[in-house]
Amino acid sequence: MTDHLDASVAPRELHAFIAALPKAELHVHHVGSASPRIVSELAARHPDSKVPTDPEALVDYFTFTDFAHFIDVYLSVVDLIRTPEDVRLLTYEVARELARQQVRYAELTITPFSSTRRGIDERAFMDAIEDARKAAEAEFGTVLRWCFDIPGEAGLEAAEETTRLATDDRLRPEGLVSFGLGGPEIGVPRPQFKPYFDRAIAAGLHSVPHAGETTGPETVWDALTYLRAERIGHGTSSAQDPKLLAHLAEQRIALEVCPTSNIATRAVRTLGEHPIKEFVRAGVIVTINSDDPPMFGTDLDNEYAVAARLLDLDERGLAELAKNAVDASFLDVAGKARIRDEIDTFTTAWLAP
Ligand SMILES: O=C(O)c1cccc(C(=O)CC[C@H]2O[C@@H](n3cnc4c(=O)[nH]cnc43)[C@H](O)[C@@H]2O)c1
Ligand SMILES: [Zn+2]
Repeated sequence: MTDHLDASVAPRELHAFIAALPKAELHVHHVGSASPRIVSELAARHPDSKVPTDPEALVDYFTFTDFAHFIDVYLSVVDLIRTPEDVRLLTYEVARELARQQVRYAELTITPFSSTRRGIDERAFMDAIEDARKAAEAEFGTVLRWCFDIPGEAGLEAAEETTRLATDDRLRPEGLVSFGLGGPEIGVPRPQFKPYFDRAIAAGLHSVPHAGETTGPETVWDALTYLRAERIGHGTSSAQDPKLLAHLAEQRIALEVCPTSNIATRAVRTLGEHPIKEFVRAGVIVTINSDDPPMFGTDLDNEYAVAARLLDLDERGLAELAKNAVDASFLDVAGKARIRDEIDTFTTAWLAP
């Protein structure tokens, strides 16, 4: 990643603090979290795929010319996940990586339509993610919850299928807490998804669509108006609309900010031009997230280091950011209090003379 605002410039002690800080991650994609090792292993298993088998070649493969190119590459990795065992392994390994970064709680965005349409049995798919979730919690202590997202560009068939999988009591996994909308935004108007979000919300799910990542603030308004968004995935272009910023701040609708992702997909030109500072200045709740970490050459720790530089934060400021994610999460009150306390205790101990 080339940018004059290099996260590695953050002082070494701040990196150590971030690495040990208990955190929550609210915007991270399942397939987009597949490590280079897993991707190359799966690619070797499926020689018909164009995905490189050499982990080093993946760095070039994961260099994107624009958002559409990113989605093409993303789908080539989706194509590698063909069996329930692939799904289980991927989910378990994602949890291991989150635990390594002291992530206590994560809401992982999963696109079940992409797997069921490729022939994975829906029951086996749900069992695989739930099995990995329970194993990860028992073994790593990291609590995982699911957000099922509609791949919007795949149309209303995908919306119907995703809603069915998310609301059918016989299928719906225990860990499911929210409902999303991902993929390209250009040419995919948000209002058409209102009936599907209405059904998901009626079934008790929280609304967390991507919006304003690759289109203007009107898409964020649409997500709020039609999809009743409780948080916004990215929301980057909100900065262009002061009324929208004021509304997000007043309604306490948090943005799931993923700085490195925005550079990697070329949604934002440089980190120096990222609007995160404007969000904070406007009083909008900002959470820090990694999106598709190995594809973007990042991880959550690095995103916190980037945020520290962009927002000029010290340890206490970083701890507040981490607590923003806990507060904006769909954890219950006791769960939020537990992680908040852990963050405070850790920070106080770290800063003690
Ligand atoms: O699975 C299919 O067959 C399919 C057919 C047509 C279109 C799609 C998609 O558009 C899938 C998009 C996929 O991308 C995921 N994702 C990951 N990172 C991001 C992001 O930063 N912004 C938006 N979407 C993202 C998303 O979860 C979808 O699953 C699929
Ligand atoms: Zn995303």
